[in-house]
Amino acid sequence: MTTDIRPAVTVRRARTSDVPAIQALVEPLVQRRILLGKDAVVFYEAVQEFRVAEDADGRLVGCGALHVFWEDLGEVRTLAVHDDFRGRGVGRILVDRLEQDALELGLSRLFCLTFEVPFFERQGYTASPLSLVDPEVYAELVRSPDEGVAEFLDLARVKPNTLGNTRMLKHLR
Ligand SMILES: CC(=O)SCCNC(=O)CCNC(=O)[C@H](O)C(C)(C)COP(=O)(O)OP(=O)(O)OC[C@H]1O[C@@H](n2cnc3c(N)ncnc32)[C@H](O)[C@@H]1OP(=O)(O)O
Repeated sequence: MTTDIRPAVTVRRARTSDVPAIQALVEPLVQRRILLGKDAVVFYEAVQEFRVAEDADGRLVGCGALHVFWEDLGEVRTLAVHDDFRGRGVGRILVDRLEQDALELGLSRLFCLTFEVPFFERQGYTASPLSLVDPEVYAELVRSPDEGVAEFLDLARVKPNTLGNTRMLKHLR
């Protein structure tokens, strides 16, 4: 059981001014090959996908993003909680918020690629087989320049990024 620290931590939409703090949170995880490294410009371009968790002093203690793949399908990505705040329910409230965002956008399935299998199982995700889209949608997705889409499709060029990760899926409705 985690200790629920709401309302000391609140989740809100990210602002452009959060990008340096998001990068600082993510960078050690990139070094450990847990998360995919991205240039600053990619974080700014994706800022509308991000939710951040902040403590009562306004310190950014967690982040997570929702990326849309297709009409029904999206991905939870770049989920990270500061070491000092782990195990206190922050990851869960971030994922809850991203799932609400997904529902508002009309998505019904969320994918993630992760080493944190027990955490995502607690949120209702299950390990899933490779092919999660039909061949017609695959043929469209393969045109995307996004690295996460390439990982979802398990393309050869991104295999080094995905080694040891588990592919997981949740049906939202
Ligand atoms: C899709 C992606 O972005 S994959 C990358 C995921 N991120 C990372 O791996 C970065 C490093 N890890 C982290 O930042 C954090 O550990 C996170 C985001 C995975 C989890 O965040 P936390 O705030 O620590 O998790 P939180 O406290 O909300 O835990 C929620 C539940 O999951 C459980 N849980 C969390 N981590 C684990 C674990 N490693 N093993 C078992 N259970 C776990 C908790 O016990 C809790 O259970 P409860 O519902 O019974 O209370």
